[in-house]
Amino acid sequence: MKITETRIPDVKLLEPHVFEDERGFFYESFNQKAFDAAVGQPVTFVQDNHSRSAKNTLRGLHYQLPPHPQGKLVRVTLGEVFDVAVDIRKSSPTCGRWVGATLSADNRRQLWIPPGFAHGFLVASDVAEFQYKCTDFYAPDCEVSIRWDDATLAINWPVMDEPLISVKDGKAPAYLVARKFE
Ligand SMILES: Cc1cn([C@H]2C[C@H](O)[C@@H](COP(=O)(O)OP(=O)(O)O[C@H]3O[C@H](C)C(=O)[C@H](O)[C@H]3O)O2)c(=O)[nH]c1=O
Repeated sequence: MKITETRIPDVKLLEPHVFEDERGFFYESFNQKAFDAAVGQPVTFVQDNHSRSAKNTLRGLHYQLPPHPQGKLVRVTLGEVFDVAVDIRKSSPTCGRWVGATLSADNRRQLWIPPGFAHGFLVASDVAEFQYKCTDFYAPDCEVSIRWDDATLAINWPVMDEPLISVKDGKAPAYLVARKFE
């Protein structure tokens, strides 16, 4: 597995070794031993999620507050997305910084987003299927949303048109407003 550091040290880009032959391809999409070695600590996942989205859908930015913050290992199994993680750990030197990566079924890239990050993605292909492992269970009472186009975060989304967002995401507060209530 190839491990690439990002500009936020704890967020890592992982690329599995792909075995290709005349039948197609094979790769280990998750290996606990290899993953723990890549991130430098044992990580337990308890929930897998799978979503399908149309072109120009933007899901996020979402995170869960303590006691149920979620680490996520995310990947795309159909199409392509621009994936974003925002450091919201108040004690972090990169708090308020974001990192983005293009994840696709073709590049097989995965992004490790530790607990303490807001997460979202924008769909670049006609359709995208997004699959991810979470380190804690869904806890809607702990869920917080931040506006995708927050001026303080200034995320450089490759948007072409106004994205397709959920009603919930359309009502999301600004980053600093969301943080005020924590
Ligand atoms: C996240 C989640 C949702 N749900 C239910 C709640 C809603 O009835 C329905 C759709 O939920 P939502 O619109 O919040 O789905 P997304 O907009 O894809 O939310 C995700 O968006 C960004 C990309 C994330 O990183 C989070 O994992 C997650 O917040 O699924 C569940 O039953 N379990 C879950 O773990």
